[in-house]
Amino acid sequence: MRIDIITIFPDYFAPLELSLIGKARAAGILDIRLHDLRSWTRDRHNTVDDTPYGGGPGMVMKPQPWGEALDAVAGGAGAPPRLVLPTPSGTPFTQERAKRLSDEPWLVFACGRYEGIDARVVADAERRMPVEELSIGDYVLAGGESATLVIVETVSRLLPGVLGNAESAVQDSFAAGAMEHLLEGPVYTKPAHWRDQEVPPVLLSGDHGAVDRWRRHEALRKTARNRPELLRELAARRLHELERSD
Ligand SMILES: Nc1ncccc1[N+](=O)[O-]
Repeated sequence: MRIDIITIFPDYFAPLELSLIGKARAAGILDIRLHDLRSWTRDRHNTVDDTPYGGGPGMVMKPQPWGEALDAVAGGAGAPPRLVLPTPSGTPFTQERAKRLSDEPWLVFACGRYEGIDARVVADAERRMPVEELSIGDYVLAGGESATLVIVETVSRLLPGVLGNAESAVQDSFAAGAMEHLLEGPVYTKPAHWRDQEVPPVLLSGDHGAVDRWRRHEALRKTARNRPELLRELAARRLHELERSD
């Protein structure tokens, strides 16, 4: 997968040199390219923002640098990339959406700062490529860079060869399949006894059926405590399946 990131803070993405993603880049699984938006400004001060039409607080990112940056980065011949625009006003970013994005051959991330990017940039981009405005949560970050790191990490770890043990991608919270959208319960490793606490004996029993039942029970408990609405969705899904099978 190729990933291009357009930002006024390229250094923000130093973490993408590290760990799993750094290794995937070195192995050629991921091709991540950073672009400084200011390279496409034309004035002495490399201005990327201006006051909003209609008044109001803050600054809006100008269309001209973005238009030219997207022309340069995403305008080549061949199939266009999918443009991902992290914004608090986007649709919720979820594991399912990450799975879909991980099937894309090429993603371009536009990191907005200030009060956002002039709306004509998205309208202009939509003429040439699919555009996805995504939100990682209902809070306001200073810009799209942190959200881009979150999305890139979530999507990249789903790519074949990025995770050492593909199994662990399945057991994660929210991963479809094994624990069907339940939160992951408690996990333990050696030593079996630590600071007067014992590892739950079932995990040492070697009885895989009992271990799976225990894990599911703990996942249900955790989900009921931290995310009760997920249990309601699970119950509704199960009811729907039962009614369909009647
Ligand atoms: N929450 C956000 N705040 C600022 C920029 C982007 C954001 N997001 O969720 O993608």
